[in-house]
Amino acid sequence: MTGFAAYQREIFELDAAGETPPLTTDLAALEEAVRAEVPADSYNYVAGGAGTGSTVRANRSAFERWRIVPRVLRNADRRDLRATVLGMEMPAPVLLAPVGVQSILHPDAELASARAAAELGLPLVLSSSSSRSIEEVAAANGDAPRWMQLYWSGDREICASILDRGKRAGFSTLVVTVDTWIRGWRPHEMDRRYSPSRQGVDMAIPFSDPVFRSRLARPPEEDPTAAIQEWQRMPTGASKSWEQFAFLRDHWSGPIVVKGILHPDDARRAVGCGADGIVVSNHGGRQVDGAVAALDMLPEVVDAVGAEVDVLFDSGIRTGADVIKALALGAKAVLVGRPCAYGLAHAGEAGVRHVLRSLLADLDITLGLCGYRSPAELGRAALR
Ligand SMILES: Cc1cc2nc3c(=O)[nH]c(=O)nc-3n(C[C@H](O)[C@H](O)[C@H](O)COP(=O)(O)O)c2cc1C
Ligand SMILES: O=C(O)C(=O)c1ccccc1
Repeated sequence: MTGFAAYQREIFELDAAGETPPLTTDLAALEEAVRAEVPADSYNYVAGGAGTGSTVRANRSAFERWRIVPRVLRNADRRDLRATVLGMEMPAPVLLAPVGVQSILHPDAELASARAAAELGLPLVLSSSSSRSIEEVAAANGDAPRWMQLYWSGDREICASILDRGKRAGFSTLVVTVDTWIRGWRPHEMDRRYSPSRQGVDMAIPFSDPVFRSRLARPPEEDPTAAIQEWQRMPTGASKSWEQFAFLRDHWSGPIVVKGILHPDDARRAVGCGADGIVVSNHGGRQVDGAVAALDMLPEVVDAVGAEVDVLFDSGIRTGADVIKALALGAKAVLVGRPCAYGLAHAGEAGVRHVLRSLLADLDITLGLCGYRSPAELGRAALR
């Protein structure tokens, strides 16, 4: 047994002591479990998808179509979940996906996520639309591994300044999200007229940036409206193409991962431009309604570039079995978005910790029950 599976026993012991587990252990049911306790606007913002929600549903049904074929009596009692991603060893092949504006869920926001991630040693991917600054999150994360996501907007000087701050604050890896250069058509946000961005909640990073601040007549603390307008006036990824990727390569010395790839040709293009990794993702179904399930494109992308770079996956991961399926189809690691957000909303750092420990314990136990001792042993033969 590895350390992770022990959470199962701990939960029974909590129960025996008359304490209920902090939150359901069924991470696929978390959304319903927290619904009543999260403000309706925040809940809708997190749970929602683009359009009719068809891509959100497709992500989950793609996992349903693949089944694991367990193997037995294979000495899988001692397991090792460690994985090496982009040359870095991680305790398990799981990362916290970049999720912006966490202060709408809990006052501790990204600091709570950073502390929970650090406790487990799992890399946090800080959203560039965070409600806390790069430096504050780094301090909360201590010496744990951390990656930084970039919405590659703004002008070059500000972009370079943000990258430089990330490097100095100990973020090892840059994740460039390419599927959200404008917001998708999201009726559940529009119909409620709910937009944290319009209130500047997602602007902690630019507002604390010296180059951005030098452009303002008055600092954001004195005139937030003007600062918000100035940030939103910046050119967005609408004017970007692969040619401009060289700018990021020039300004970031560590590994670069391109997030939001579905087509194998785009994966090849990213690798041709110098990307060190790919995240196969449809942004959790939040951008293109009717988009293909991310899981359904994973094998093609792995066939296209998996020999050259590490392919990661997100969009719909809820259980240990889901992680196993993504790894068996060739992902080196997975990112988890909404479940961590719900844990945060429920109980801050303790809630995120519960979600991650539950996922890792489920992964550990299920992997063993399927006859595997490590993620590296998984391949397509594990599935039907
Ligand atoms: C509330 C919310 C905010 C998000 N913010 C970002 C972001 O700032 N940057 C980014 O690259 N992805 C963002 N994402 C997408 C996630 O990183 C991830 O791709 C997605 O949530 C994975 O799907 P899942 O929620 O089914 O796990 C966000 C997702 C949610 C739910
Ligand atoms: O909502 C999202 O999916 C997202 O990526 C985002 C972008 C900007 C601010 C907050 C979240």
